[in-house]
Amino acid sequence: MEGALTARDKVGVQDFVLLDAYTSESAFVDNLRKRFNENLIYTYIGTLLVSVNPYQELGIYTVSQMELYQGVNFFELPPHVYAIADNAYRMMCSELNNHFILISGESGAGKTEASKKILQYFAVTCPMTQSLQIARDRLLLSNPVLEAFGNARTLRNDNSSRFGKYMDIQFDFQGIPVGGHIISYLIEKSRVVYQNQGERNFHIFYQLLAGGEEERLALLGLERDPQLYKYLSQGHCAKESSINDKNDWKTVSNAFSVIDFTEADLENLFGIIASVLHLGNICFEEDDQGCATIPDTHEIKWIAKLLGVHPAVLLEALTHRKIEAKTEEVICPLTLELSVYARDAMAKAVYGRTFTWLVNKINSSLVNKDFTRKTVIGLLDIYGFEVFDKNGFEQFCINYCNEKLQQLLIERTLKAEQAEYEMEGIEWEPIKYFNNKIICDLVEERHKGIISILDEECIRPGPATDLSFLEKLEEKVGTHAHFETRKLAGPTGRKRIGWMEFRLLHYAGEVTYCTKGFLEKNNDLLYRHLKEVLCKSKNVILRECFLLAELENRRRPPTVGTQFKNSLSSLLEILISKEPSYIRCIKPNDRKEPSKFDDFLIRHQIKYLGLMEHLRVRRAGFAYRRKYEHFLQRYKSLCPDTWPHWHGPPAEGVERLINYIGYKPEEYKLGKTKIFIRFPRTLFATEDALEFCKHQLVARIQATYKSCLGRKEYVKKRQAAIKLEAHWRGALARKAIQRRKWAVRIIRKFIKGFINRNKPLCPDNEEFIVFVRKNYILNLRYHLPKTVLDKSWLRPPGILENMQQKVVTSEIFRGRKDGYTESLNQPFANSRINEGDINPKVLQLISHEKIQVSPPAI
Ligand SMILES: Nc1ncnc2c1ncn2[C@@H]1O[C@H](COP(=O)(O)OP(=O)(O)OP(=O)(O)O)[C@@H](O)[C@H]1O
Repeated sequence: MEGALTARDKVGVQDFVLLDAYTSESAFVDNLRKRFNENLIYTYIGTLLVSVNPYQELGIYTVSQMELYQGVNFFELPPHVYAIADNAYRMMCSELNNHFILISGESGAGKTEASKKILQYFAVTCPMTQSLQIARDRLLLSNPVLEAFGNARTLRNDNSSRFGKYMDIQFDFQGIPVGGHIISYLIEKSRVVYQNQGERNFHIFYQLLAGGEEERLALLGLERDPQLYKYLSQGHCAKESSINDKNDWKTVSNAFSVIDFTEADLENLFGIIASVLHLGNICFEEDDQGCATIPDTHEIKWIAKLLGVHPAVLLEALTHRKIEAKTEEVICPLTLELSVYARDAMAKAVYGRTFTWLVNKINSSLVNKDFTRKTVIGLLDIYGFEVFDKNGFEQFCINYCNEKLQQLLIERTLKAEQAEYEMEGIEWEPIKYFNNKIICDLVEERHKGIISILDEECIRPGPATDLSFLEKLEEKVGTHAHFETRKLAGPTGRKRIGWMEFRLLHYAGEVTYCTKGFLEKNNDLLYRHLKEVLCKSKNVILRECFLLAELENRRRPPTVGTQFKNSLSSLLEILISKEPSYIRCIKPNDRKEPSKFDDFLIRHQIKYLGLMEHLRVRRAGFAYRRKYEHFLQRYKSLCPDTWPHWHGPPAEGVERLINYIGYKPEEYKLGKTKIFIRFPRTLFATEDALEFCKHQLVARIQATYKSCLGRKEYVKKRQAAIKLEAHWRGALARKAIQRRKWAVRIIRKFIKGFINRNKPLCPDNEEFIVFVRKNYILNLRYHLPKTVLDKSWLRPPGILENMQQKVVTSEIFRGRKDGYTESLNQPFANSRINEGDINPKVLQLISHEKIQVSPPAI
């Protein structure tokens, strides 16, 4: 992997902003394809990351990769999800503010995987203390539990999240992850009771049957075979080879123990899961009056046991409905069709609310009260724009959510652009863009928008139907520029709109919705009778989910549409207060195959993810901007003034550099801390120049390296020589010291002997000694020269022993080479030793040379 800030990767551009034809969708797709074919799945649009699902392991999520991106400037390494995570983390730590990363894309595009990679990145790279490891583990393990209850196999994805998820990861002031909080959005409850061909119910049902212990299943009244349950077998793929339910059960069981679920919690939780399966197997029959009955109460008994309700009460609630008259309650029998509806509504409500309970339970285990000052990074993994052949109420909600998020993205991007230009003192050029507020208003405006009209239709007395809702829409918003129906559209020549359909012209394109089921789904009605049963349940979880207060409250609960609108507005409040990062995920093909790039499918996603619009907004001003120091660091070799080092202010260095290269004034602007380059071609020309320069640079570096190596070799040799010499000299010096010691000893011996022998001859004994001491011994003490030591007459003791002492003496005393005893005795018999008697050579050496020896102790 390249380690330098680069504009172009091995293939294509690594930032779409650098595309010359940035308005061309084909150029966009080409760049994406080129990179995808080289397994480069990530590309930037400024700071937004576009990710294409590779459907294969690429080895790009290792710990060493994480370390590579840790603390590195955003643009210095090739695009990666870790760069986004690290950038958000570093900004949060340095500015102590909150961030969020919005991950969107259609089903199977890789959103959940991206959010998991980000979580792992934080788990591995953030500092950690022993006591906080449990908080980190809980954060990581909340994922498999949520996936078990909120994910399912669909035709598009074996592990599709059927809910929107926002997760706050909380950090303390040192950047240690200390806790978290999860909010879930719009779980797809309809899946509990119905699955399309090739699809499955939520994973947890299959996991429990495949992996649950025998005793547990026996207590729940369940069999291992999922085919035996209606709610699990409608898609005809209960057993799916690509999914290992047994193993997944183990993971989930382990996660439960880490995130503080007690055995009692699990008993209640799985009691609910099992009762949903039993509910699905209840069969109704019609009696003579056309009322529903339940001939076989086997399932009813199990449900009653598991939920702690009375079986007869439950049976009545499933086949009858309480209607409140003015003074009393009237119980009416339900038709077979309505009983099936009541049963399914109960299964959906029980599962949906249990899921909410589960999220709350996980939250209470993730909460960390020890830390009051926390900063957060939020991960929003939310469904992208959905456009199918048949689009219903769910697609309407999801696409409305995407309109809102797009509004946020564009506003924040524009604001960020504007803020940057202002901060840098660059002239602001207003950007034209489509403001999708008009569509958001069409959907959400109070009393006027589509959701309000739908709610009105849901509560209206009298026979309201999906068709009457459509007519109301035509009446109330029929003139809106982004709304069409068959009646209103006329012969437009575009794709036909059906009788039950309306079309919205979304920011990303038009979507036709079928109103069939809108009223029922928006109402999500659970008969009061069934609610009463559930409120009185002995199952602790259910009692928390169905509160008696709900029954006492005579006001109608908010509809699904309104609830969704409200939760979306709270989500936007959360997001607006935080700094954004964006990841847009793209699915390369519908067959979950690696290396298959389906142009048509990808163009569709580029459109609905609003990528071209984002690119246009991002490119409206300048294609490229970098801090002066980073720009200089990369291109300094292009100018002799800045190479190899520039010691002045970076801005000045950049100015010299671009003047030398020859940038034209219209090609760039200099801000306070950054250079802004308007056209990609300017940057590419600079890159080409750098490439050209690299050869010379390499040669220069090689030469420097070689001379460095040569010098290193020389220094090494020299040091070895010095060492050798020092060693040799040390040996010599030691020898010399030894010799000096011998010399001192010999001379001392000689003088002692000399004095002793000559004492009797000397008339004035005292004088003689003083003379000897003064003129000879003292000199000898302090100035015994090195050269004297080298003299042959001062030999090591072994040799000296064999020598005549007289020879030695004669060497010291002048002209006494002819024998020791006589000559010594004669001259000293009557006279003192004169200075002239001493060998002048010796005397000279003794008095002038400066090597000192320790004083002889006489
Ligand atoms: N970066 C990746 N590297 C390798 N495989 C990936 C990557 N991203 C996704 N996949 C594969 O694609 C599958 C679908 O991805 P994922 O579940 O993240 O999609 P999604 O966008 O969350 O879909 P949904 O909206 O249905 O939940 C994964 O199970 C995995 O096999």
